[in-house]
Amino acid sequence: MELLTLFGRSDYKARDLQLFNDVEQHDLDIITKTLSASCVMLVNAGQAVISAHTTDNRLYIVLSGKLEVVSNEHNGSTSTNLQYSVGECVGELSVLDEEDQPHTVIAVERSELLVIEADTLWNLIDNVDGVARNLLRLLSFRIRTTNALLRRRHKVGEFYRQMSMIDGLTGIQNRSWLNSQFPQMIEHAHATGNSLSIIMADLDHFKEFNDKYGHIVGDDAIQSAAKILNSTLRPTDFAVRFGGEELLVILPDTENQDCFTVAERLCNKLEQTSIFSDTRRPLPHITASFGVATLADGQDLSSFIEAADAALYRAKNAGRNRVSF
Ligand SMILES: Nc1nc2c(ncn2[C@@H]2O[C@H](COP(=O)(O)OP(=O)(O)OP(=O)(O)O)[C@@H](O)[C@H]2O)c(=O)[nH]1
Repeated sequence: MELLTLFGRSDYKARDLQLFNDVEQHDLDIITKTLSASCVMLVNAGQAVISAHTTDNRLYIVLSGKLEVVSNEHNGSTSTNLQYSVGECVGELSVLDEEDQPHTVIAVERSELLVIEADTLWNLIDNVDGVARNLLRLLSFRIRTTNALLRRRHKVGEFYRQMSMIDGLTGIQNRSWLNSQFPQMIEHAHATGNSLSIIMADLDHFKEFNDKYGHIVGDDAIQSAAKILNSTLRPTDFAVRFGGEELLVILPDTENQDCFTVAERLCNKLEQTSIFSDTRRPLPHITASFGVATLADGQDLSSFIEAADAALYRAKNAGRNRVSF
């Protein structure tokens, strides 16, 4: 930064600066006098005004140009879109609490800054009520802005968290979702005594289907099967892509026989639905086999899934396209 002149010798007026807005003429005279020996500095575009993690107990007020906060996370500087325009100030927190600067602030364009040393600012706070009031207003504005930013970040984080739990091919829940939610469902069922049933579904002769029609068409088939499952369930049920062509349906508050009935409905619907594909070739209907299990007293997650797998195995052995306990 290059020293241009002193504030008292420049054409800039204290009343045009946010921190000194709306103060009495008498107070404005004190402010002007106090700031007369403060420096007006020049900073070029891209140059740092404040460096992160340094103690810089000075307040900077933008007299011309524009400043911007940049984030130094992940070893690179990225824009935060948090900018300071003419009249606005930056660095007040470090003056007040004497802590390190959390962020780097750079000049977006060639800018002139009024630099107020900590002693001078404290002098103004102690002697001019209007400055103390404006500083409080500024701090509450900063808190609100930070809170809004945190809320937005939380929302974006939650969006990505949800997305990471959805299977890319079918749009139904994936294994990550299962790992994070299923243990709690089992715990809840044990704690409340409510029944919890699952259906493990596996497409029949799918290797043959893939070999004959290709993997892309195979993907279409998995998509269709997932869609059918998902659209046939209650809003409280969940469809999960358990593995390649294996889908798991979770039915809370459902007894074994009711679960069997749901599985039969799914089995029939899948058998009757044709698979659509871009190839415009007629495709055979696909079928799946279904294994049903209901959570037993004290049963843990893996043996619950194993029970459904064993039932699925029996359905496959009994000729496929059917449901088995
Ligand atoms: N297109 C496609 N195929 C998949 C996907 N995931 C798994 N598969 C295929 O699904 C087939 C499963 O074959 P197998 O486990 O031998 O079982 P199957 O041929 O369906 O025979 P049964 O289950 O005994 O009726 C394999 O060929 C896998 O490559 C996928 O995401 N897309």
